[in-house]
Amino acid sequence: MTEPLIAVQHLAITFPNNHVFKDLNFDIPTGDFLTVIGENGVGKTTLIRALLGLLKPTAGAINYYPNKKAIKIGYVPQFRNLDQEYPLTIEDFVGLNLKGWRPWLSKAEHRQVMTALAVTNLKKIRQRPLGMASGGEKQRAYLAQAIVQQPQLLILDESTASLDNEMKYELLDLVQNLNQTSQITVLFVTHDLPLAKKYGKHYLALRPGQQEYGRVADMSVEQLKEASDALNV
Ligand SMILES: Nc1ncnc2c1ncn2[C@@H]1O[C@H](COP(=O)(O)OP(=O)(O)OP(=O)(O)O)[C@@H](O)[C@H]1O
Repeated sequence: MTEPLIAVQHLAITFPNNHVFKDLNFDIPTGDFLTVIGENGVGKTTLIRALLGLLKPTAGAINYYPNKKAIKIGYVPQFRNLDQEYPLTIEDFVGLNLKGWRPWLSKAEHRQVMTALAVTNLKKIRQRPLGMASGGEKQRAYLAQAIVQQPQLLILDESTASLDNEMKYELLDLVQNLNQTSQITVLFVTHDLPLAKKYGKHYLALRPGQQEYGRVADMSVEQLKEASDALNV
């Protein structure tokens, strides 16, 4: 068996008066496309924050292989429409997190930006102000920004929730392509069961006080029904 990229072991996270996780266990194998589903308030965002290292576990551990420093994580947030006046061009926006102390990009960084723009089909419109781009183009710009540093893990946090159907599939086709060609491991948090089924290799269904983990292909009709009832789809 190959070593996982991340192993979550006996994870507990507690807020005052709220045990979000008591004993959460699952692996994220390298190259996986893991979909995380669960009703509102069950702890999906909390899990992402813990994986990003923004939240300290109350108990248990999140182990990264070979080590935490070696794992870069790209994050694509939920789609929120940006103001039309948002001044940065798509290209500037994609390169934003690359700039250290210099206000400009090095040649190598510029090449990284161009690669991310090409992969997300944004090269032709890279000089367009991001505020003037369509919803799908804006979300592809967030994806480009998340992959520019060639992360090992890409987290999509309900990133398709406010997109129309065509744009959802367009975005996830790109992500699937990255997953298959560049071996980027994907963690996709969604309420959308058809999307979870189409793109996911494994699923993690979070329920209050319990979890279910398995291969999407092995999900039984009853499990699907249960999941869709919980998600109200
Ligand atoms: N910093 C915090 N302090 C106290 N309680 C918190 C904190 N963050 C989250 N919670 C609580 O923990 C629970 C899980 O929240 P979380 O945002 O992770 O759920 P979620 O599954 O992402 O929900 P949604 O689908 O609505 O985004 C909720 O009851 C929430 O109110």
